[in-house]
Amino acid sequence: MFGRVIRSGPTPQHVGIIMDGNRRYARSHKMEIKEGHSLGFETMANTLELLYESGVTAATVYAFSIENFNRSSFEVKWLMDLAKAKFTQINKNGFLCQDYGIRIKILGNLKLLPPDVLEILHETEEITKHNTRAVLNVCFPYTSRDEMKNAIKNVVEEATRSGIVINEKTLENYLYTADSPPLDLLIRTSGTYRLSDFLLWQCTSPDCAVMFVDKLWPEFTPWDMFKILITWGFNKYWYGSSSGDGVNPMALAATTLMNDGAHAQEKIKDGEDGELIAASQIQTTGFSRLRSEEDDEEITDISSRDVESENDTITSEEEGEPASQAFTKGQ
Ligand SMILES: CC(C)=CCC/C(C)=C/CC/C(C)=C/COP(=O)(O)OP(=O)(O)O
Repeated sequence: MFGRVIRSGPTPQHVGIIMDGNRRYARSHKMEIKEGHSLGFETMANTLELLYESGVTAATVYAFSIENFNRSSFEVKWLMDLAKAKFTQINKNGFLCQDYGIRIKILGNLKLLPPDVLEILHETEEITKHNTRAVLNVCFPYTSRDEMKNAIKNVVEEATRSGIVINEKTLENYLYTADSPPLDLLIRTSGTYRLSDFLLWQCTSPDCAVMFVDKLWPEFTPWDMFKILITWGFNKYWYGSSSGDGVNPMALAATTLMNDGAHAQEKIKDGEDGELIAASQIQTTGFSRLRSEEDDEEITDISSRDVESENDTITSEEEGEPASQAFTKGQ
């Protein structure tokens, strides 16, 4: 139903998502970190379903940054196990790929992946390669700087071989996203105003809107996605630009709708000591989250305090067993 409403107006063709906040969500709900990531996968599935229903033809998700290899070995293993479990399910059951004709592509520096993970991901790409209605780019493991370095290396090699001219257009052809339409919308959750080395080249496209959402990724719902798409559509319709420079009453109304009443207060308690770590006030003109120093860590970083506290909780988990039950949609 949401999808049909969105499809009746302008729809972004390519949406990128920084799915941030799984660990904070897990901590604030006294869960294991890996459960937070598992819930994050479920949120990703629900969000993608709405995007494809709405007519989006390309979605690019930041599933693992190259910098994430600096996290604790436990967490890296959980994320790898999660990927293996989920993509194995996709290979067996098809997930949304058959329903929506989605081709899955894995973007990033694939040689950094363990061979068993790489094998499953390659199988997913192989199984879905004939789907042509839409694409899902899973960035795993990825950073923009690495993508650009790779593109420069390849374009220089090609120029040496064939004499092609190196300019922005030719360089762009060597980005991982070369086959996808220009990026129209970039979303980041968790109230953090950074791009964390994600789609830095692509988000400079003149029509690309960047939206920061003051919710942790597992809290993000299809309704939130719907409101963002409506706002994007209003901006596109009224200004001819989705980035919405200037203020239009209709767009403001849509943004207000998006913020669920504008003054929602949220408090998140941290783990055992009950210390207040975050309070947010959602504003009509943007999103802000008052953050503790702990929250201010880069998406890709992990502090020694995190490693210690996560290692404490890990001992109570079944090591290597991802909480992978969540992703059984479409079966
Ligand atoms: C295999 C696959 C496609 C997985 C999708 C699951 C998913 C949403 C992964 C995102 C992982 C990640 C490193 C998020 C970033 O911050 P953070 O959420 O770790 O934590 P923060 O609260 O510390 O910002």
